[in-house]
Amino acid sequence: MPAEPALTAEPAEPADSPDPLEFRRAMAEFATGVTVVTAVDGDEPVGFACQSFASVSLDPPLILFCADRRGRSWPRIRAAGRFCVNVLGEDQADLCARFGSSRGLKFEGLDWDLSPHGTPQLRDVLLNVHATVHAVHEAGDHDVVIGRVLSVRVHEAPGGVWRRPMLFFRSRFGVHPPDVPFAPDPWGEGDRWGWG
Ligand SMILES: Cc1cc2nc3c(=O)[nH]c(=O)nc-3n(C[C@H](O)[C@H](O)[C@H](O)COP(=O)(O)OP(=O)(O)OC[C@H]3O[C@@H](n4cnc5c(N)ncnc54)[C@H](O)[C@@H]3O)c2cc1C
Repeated sequence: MPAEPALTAEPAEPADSPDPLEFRRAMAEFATGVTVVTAVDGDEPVGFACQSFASVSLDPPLILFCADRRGRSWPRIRAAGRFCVNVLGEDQADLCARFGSSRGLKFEGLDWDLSPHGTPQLRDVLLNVHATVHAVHEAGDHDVVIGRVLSVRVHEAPGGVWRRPMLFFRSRFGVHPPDVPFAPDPWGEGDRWGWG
């Protein structure tokens, strides 16, 4: 009979824990959607690409995202106190590039709409989730941001044509066969902020 795993195993020594690149590479095996989190700070729209978005609670409706504290948008979103999570479709790689890099154009030359909540809605996305900043938990080099949902808007597909969601897997868009290698640095920005 196989031995049962010891339930009292000592926790791994810190020396065994993965370094940031190894960890990022491992987590890249977990495919996610991609969102852009937006807000208006003062009279200026701000936003960043974010894959660490999840639903937390149904009643009350809560969501979360994780924000790198080195990013320049998150402190401004926090100051604004309310934000919109824009869930991207497969064909919106341009929006991901705009908002996913410090060299991205962000809102420059982009058409967008101000929602009744005072949050920026990007056009032609799959879903808008409008929320207030409900709680912020420090976690390592990121903040875990809990949002209290104000409203959701699922966008009807134009002409009833179903649109596929953007998928991010192994640091690339879409799901590729195993012989397509992990993209360690798709935006050529070095390994500064460690997103998967
Ligand atoms: C698919 C995808 C998923 C992502 N998911 C997440 C996520 O879940 N959470 C998350 O926090 N991020 C995530 N990112 C990364 C994030 O979108 C980018 O880092 C984005 O640029 C952050 O925007 P920002 O406006 O906050 O910061 P930016 O102003 O764009 O700055 C980003 C980084 O560059 C540095 N920087 C900016 N300008 C300079 C300069 N002139 N000199 C030196 N350093 C500079 C900033 O200090 C910061 O560290 C993701 C990116 C992609 C593409």
